[in-house]
Amino acid sequence: MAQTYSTTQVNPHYHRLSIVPEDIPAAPPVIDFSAFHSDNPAAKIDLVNQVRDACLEKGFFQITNHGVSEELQAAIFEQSRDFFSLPMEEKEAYDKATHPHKLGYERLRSQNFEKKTAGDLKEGFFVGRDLPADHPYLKQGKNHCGQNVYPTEVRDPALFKETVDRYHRELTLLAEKVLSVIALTLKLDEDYFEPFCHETAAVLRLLHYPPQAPDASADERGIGAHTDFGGITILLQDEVGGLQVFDAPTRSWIDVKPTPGAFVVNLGNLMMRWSNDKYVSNLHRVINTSGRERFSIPFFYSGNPDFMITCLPGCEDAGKAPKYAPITVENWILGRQTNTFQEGKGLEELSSLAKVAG
Ligand SMILES: O=C(O)CCC(=O)C(=O)O
Ligand SMILES: [Fe+2]
Repeated sequence: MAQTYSTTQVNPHYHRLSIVPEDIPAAPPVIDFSAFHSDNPAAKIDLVNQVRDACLEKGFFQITNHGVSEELQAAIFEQSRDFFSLPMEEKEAYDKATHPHKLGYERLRSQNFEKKTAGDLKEGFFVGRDLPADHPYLKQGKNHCGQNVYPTEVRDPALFKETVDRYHRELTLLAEKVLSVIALTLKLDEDYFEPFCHETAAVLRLLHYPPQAPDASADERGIGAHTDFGGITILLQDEVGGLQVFDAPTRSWIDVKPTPGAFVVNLGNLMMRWSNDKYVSNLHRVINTSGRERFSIPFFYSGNPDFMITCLPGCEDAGKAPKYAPITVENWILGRQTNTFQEGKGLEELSSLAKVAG
């Protein structure tokens, strides 16, 4: 696994054009996505340029005017609150550890990225695309591909199911649009990622972060520092705050401030590898010192599990072969999951992982 550049340097592919002084870390930009749907070519070029800069610099940006309604955003938060307010034993009856495709409830403190505490102070609920029992992905044991579990103890079980399934469908469409823009940032055709977007295995994760205790250790984390291992993540966060992204040049953490109606988009390790390390999959974490509970909903999109990831055209370094051998989405994610869940890594090691997609 070759490290290509030190974590204290900026991505060599990125040349900062803005007037922000080098030593003041910039927050991920908030980008108006409406140009995607407009027929104003100049506005679309501007959108593509902003997304390219964000992918090169931190691999994080927020989007507004993306076409997903605030009604749906509010509706899914309401269902999430409803589920997490159930008694613990009712939630634990849906434990994903006992589900054949790892869908359902993720226990409080069951993940532990930094391995300094009893575990990350959050609980979750995984929902995939609800597949029919005879879908080949079930037999093939594809990650997160199966029949969902839907809690029957929530106030309106039919509404819970309708809302999470609708949200999953709409976020799948949004992920495809974001990928169209990413294709344009790389000077590829807008529909370049279409084969990758066929028969996908995306999963959403309702997350609930209880407030951390006022006397909690300084190592308490809602979610410890990590990179996402898939293609792209599209995250909805409530107004509480606590999400932070790593700024490699200053080695500091920057708040990803809640922006009403916005989604946070970040690139995962798969996208970094696919782009030959041109685009960044960055470290991020959540610390909830607000004294309030926090809710968020990441949607992890990694395309078709059988799709072969080979260096994207134009991402090769001049005169050099691509850094990484071709690999299927499925094999890449299985390998990364093993890495991420088995080992506790210090920040040094984690931040080098953020820069190395191998
Ligand atoms: O809750 C958040 O804001 C971030 C969640 C996250 O990073 C993840 O689930 O991978
Ligand atoms: Fe993440």
